[in-house]
Amino acid sequence: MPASPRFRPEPAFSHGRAARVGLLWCNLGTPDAPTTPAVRRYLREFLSDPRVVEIPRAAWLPLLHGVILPLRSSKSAAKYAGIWTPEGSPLMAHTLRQAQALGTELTARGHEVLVHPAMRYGQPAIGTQLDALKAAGATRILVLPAYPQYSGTTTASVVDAVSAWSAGVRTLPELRFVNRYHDDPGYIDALASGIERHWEAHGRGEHLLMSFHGVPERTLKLGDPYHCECHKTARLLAERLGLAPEAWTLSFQSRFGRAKWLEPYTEPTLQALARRGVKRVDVACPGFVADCLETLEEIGLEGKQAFLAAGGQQYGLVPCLNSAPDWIGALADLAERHLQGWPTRAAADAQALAASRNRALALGAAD
Ligand SMILES: C=CC1=C(C)c2cc3[nH]c(cc4nc(cc5[nH]c(cc1n2)c(C)c5CCC(=O)O)C(CCC(=O)O)=C4C)c(C)c3C=C
Ligand SMILES: [Fe+2]
Ligand SMILES: [Fe+2]
Repeated sequence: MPASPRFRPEPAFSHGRAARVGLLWCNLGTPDAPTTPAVRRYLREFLSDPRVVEIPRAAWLPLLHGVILPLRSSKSAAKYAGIWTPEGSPLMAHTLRQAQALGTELTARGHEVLVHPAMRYGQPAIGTQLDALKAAGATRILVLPAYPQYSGTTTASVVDAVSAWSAGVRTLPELRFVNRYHDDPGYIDALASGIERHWEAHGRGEHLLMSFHGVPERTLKLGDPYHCECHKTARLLAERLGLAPEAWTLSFQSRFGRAKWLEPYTEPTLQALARRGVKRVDVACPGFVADCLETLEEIGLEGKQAFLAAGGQQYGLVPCLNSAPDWIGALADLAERHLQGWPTRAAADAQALAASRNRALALGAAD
């Protein structure tokens, strides 16, 4: 009996197949529906990733399956139900639109790049989308995580998923990964323009809170650069907006479990601002490139309640970058830099090659 193949089947090799370039735009993932079973499936995959929860498996998995999933799935499902849209989860809708817009922008700049969206947890899975890019002829793939700040919990987990896919593939594409763009001038500019647009449309608060997703404080002590990269993003953004040091604050949200996470926490910071006499605050979430549960529900609803209950009067939520044209332009600039040296201008490159061959022939004929 033949052994079961270790690698997934490949089409027979053929000479002269056009080599294409692919780009995988990877976000975190989101449930398929705002229901307890769908949220439970999503949380099971997400929270089983040892990059996300670093507690030893023997202690964590019984806790996850016995306590966390049964308790959290229904509570989270109710929160998802509150932000769900006719297009589904906001995170999914924005991620799909961003991939489409980035592909259109790269085409307008003369590149032939296949841009596919992917999710680290749930669908469309990273492996499925890499298979699709390969089937479409991509022999070179740039992996671009939707995380401006590097963290082992997010960016490295995308690399793990790509590596797991690679382990089952015979004929691998060339792969490149973008690790970070927390200080990219185009990203900072797009963030600043989004905040300025918000101020023009809704008026300006006395204070700007920049809220980033948190991670356990232990990861900072273990060498994760995430904390420092969030601080650099916030400093550059404040400088670009011309904010005095007392006019803005950085905080971390979305704490999970009882361990200490990066501080200051967002909700107590909002309460402290209100108690200090700030009547009107604006909150932006620069680390999230797409609106999602964490921005719309935790910051848009829970944060607002906390600020108003503590004596604040007006609360502005700045939308995430989503598909703002300047952000898509910045992403295309970033992609162009990381794609350098790969043949993304197939037609133009072939024309240039033919022209230089013709020139060489003409010179040879003249000799
Ligand atoms: C358990 C630990 C978690 C770590 C560490 C963590 C890091 C982390 N997450 C994001 C971005 C997002 N997280 C989102 C939701 C979310 N995050 C956690 C837990 C951790 N995140 C949970 C359990 C959830 C699910 C919702 C809930 O039950 O509270 C989302 C939104 C997803 C959506 O569907 O809208 C994003 C985006 C980053 C950037 C990060 C580390 C830097
Ligand atoms: Fe998270
Ligand atoms: Fe949250």
